[in-house]
Amino acid sequence: MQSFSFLKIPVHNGLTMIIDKGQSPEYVEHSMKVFANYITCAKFGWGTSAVQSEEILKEKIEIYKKYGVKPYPGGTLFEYALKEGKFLEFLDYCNNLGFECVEISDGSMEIDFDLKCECIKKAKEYGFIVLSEIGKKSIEEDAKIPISKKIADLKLEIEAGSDFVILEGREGGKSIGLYDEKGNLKQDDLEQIVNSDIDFKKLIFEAPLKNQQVEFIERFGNSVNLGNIAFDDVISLETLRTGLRGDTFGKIPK
Ligand SMILES: C=C(OP(=O)(O)O)C(=O)O
Ligand SMILES: O=S([O-])[O-]
Repeated sequence: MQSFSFLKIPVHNGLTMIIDKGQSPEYVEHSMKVFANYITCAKFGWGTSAVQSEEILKEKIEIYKKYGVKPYPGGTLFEYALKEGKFLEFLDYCNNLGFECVEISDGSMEIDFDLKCECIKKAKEYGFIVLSEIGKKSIEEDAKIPISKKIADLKLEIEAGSDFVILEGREGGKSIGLYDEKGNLKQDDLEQIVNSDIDFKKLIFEAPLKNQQVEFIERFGNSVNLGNIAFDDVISLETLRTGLRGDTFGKIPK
């Protein structure tokens, strides 16, 4: 039973994606016991899935699924597979491992946009939940893409079949995507997103830092979808979403 249930804390239906950087099965099991009900999916960051044994990977996938959490491999691993000419083998293998979602990104390499959309469609045909990602990992490359182009592309990726489109924030949340070098939100870019006609339920903001989580909750409500959340920050984020921390105290409607 939920503790302090008599306080009737606010509810939300925001998606929370955590970033798993190769945590052990035991750590995952213990963590899920504490907060699985606050997360939706777990990304095995970048190529970390390929640096763990198949047995460990399968064990972790099982644990996450047992707790109702959807694990998936990071977009960088998809990019690596595509570069090697092994995209379909990658999809088959992900399927055999038990992953139900894949991420399609072009953060680390150039992928023709039509090909990226074809990959989204193919992954859908295979039956995966598809998360695609907009943005580059390199600060210089990412800065070259105006927010208007990112908004246009993300709409096309949704049309191609993406269930969710992720806005890049990396693990660090600084100097990339919507963030300046201090990790603060670039207000002009944020305004363009707020004022666009995007279906916000399909958008996931990678927001590893507390100030970013607070600002998204204030701008989009406590059901905003947030990703790249560290294990240690899951419960803390939940307190932000429910007005149980000073930053959002008294600001979350019941
Ligand atoms: C951690 C990230 O990379 P990847 O999607 O490859 O895991 C990210 O995009 O924030
Ligand atoms: O590799 S990461 O931090 O997106």
